[in-house]
Amino acid sequence: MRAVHFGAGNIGRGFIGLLLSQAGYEVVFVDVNDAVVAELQRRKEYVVTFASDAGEKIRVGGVTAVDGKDLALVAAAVAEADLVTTAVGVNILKHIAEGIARGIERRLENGSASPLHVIACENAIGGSTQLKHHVYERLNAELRGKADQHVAFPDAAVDRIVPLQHHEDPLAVTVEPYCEWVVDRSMMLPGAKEIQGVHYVDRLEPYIERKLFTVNTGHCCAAYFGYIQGCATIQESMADDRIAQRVRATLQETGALLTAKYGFDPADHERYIGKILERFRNPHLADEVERVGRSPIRKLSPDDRLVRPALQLHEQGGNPEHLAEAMAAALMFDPESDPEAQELQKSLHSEGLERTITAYTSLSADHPIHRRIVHHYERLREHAAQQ
Ligand SMILES: NC(=O)c1ccc[n+]([C@@H]2O[C@H](COP(=O)([O-])OP(=O)(O)OC[C@H]3O[C@@H](n4cnc5c(N)ncnc54)[C@H](O)[C@@H]3O)[C@@H](O)[C@H]2O)c1
Ligand SMILES: O=P(O)(O)OC[C@@H](O)[C@@H](O)[C@H](O)[C@H](O)CO
Repeated sequence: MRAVHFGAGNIGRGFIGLLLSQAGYEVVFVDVNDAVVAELQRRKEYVVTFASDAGEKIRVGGVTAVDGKDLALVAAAVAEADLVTTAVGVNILKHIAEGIARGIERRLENGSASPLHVIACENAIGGSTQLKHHVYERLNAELRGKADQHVAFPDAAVDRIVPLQHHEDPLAVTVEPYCEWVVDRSMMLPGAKEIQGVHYVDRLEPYIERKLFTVNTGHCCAAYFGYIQGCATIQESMADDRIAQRVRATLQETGALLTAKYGFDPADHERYIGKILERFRNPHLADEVERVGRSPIRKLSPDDRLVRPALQLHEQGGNPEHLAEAMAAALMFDPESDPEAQELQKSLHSEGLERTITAYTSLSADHPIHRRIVHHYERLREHAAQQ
């Protein structure tokens, strides 16, 4: 069995590639990083280390790589694959769609009717569905009709904290021990083979919203408040009681939403929150706030981890005060190396606070959450100026 995985980065090597290899797949990574591609081709293996007391190591073998810039090679790999997965970042999906489309075209034109599942393992709601739209835009009507019969794009949720890596070995990757990969079975082709280690569910929405609105909402709060306080890592942020309390308070808000919306047991959900806060504190990791806060425009967008739960909670009659405060903190995240952070700062400078909030969150200026973001932003700025 051969899996083609786009993105030989942290989650690609540290989770998806590892799990697929353990499930018996030969893994062909597709990446645009020449050094990583060359090393994978040369060594055909790499080592994953678990961030725990034991520091266990696993050798991942049976892997290779293809240069993602070579469209013909990418299409050939997809044409031969039994499975395609991605972990490139949701905004990159459009850039890998051409190679996938040409690969699907080759499979279908060869008369090959073997089923193909394409699973986007990105932090987004409906990631595979988004990828399907990009791919279908690049297929003609006849091929789209055939693809409907033989190719499926089941949505997924993936959870494992994999920080930026700073090893001499460009393939080495250190990951937290915890992991979860959930796939929507209802979106798969009939009779599809399941991947060992993946949790299949009939309805993904409760899983992806619980993950995104707890792990990722809490994570970005720790990153944005930590950044304002000058913390370098999430571990440092969480060691500051005031930040840890803000993170917890924000997760009480998303928890109120999730338990009401999906009927989760409140005590179970409280335990889920507790486990996640423990994961953020993992002393064997140094997870940089700049990674966790990266791409604040994506994180402030209407369907992501801050605005979406805030709006839903507001519609339920709740008060997303801490979520609004976290959005205000996101507006103060300004690392020079982050193009989205720089675009936000430019907008704040040229358009002003209120228009910037509306432009990036889609919340109109008279929306109560918009007003709370303004309030918290002004207060956070004032506080920062006094320090
Ligand atoms: N790191 C985590 O803790 C974690 C956990 C769960 C989900 N995710 C999600 O996984 C995705 C990847 O995150 P990451 O942390 O692994 O990022 P990363 O930057 O480490 O990896 C992304 C990889 O994609 C490659 N890439 C970029 N453009 C490409 C292209 N056109 N074709 C092929 N490859 C390309 C990059 O070279 C890089 O190797 C994101 O959507 C992220 O939200 C990350
Ligand atoms: O990858 P992002 O930018 O969507 O979010 C940053 C982190 O919160 C994220 O990568 C987590 O580490 C991961 O989602 C844990 O499963």
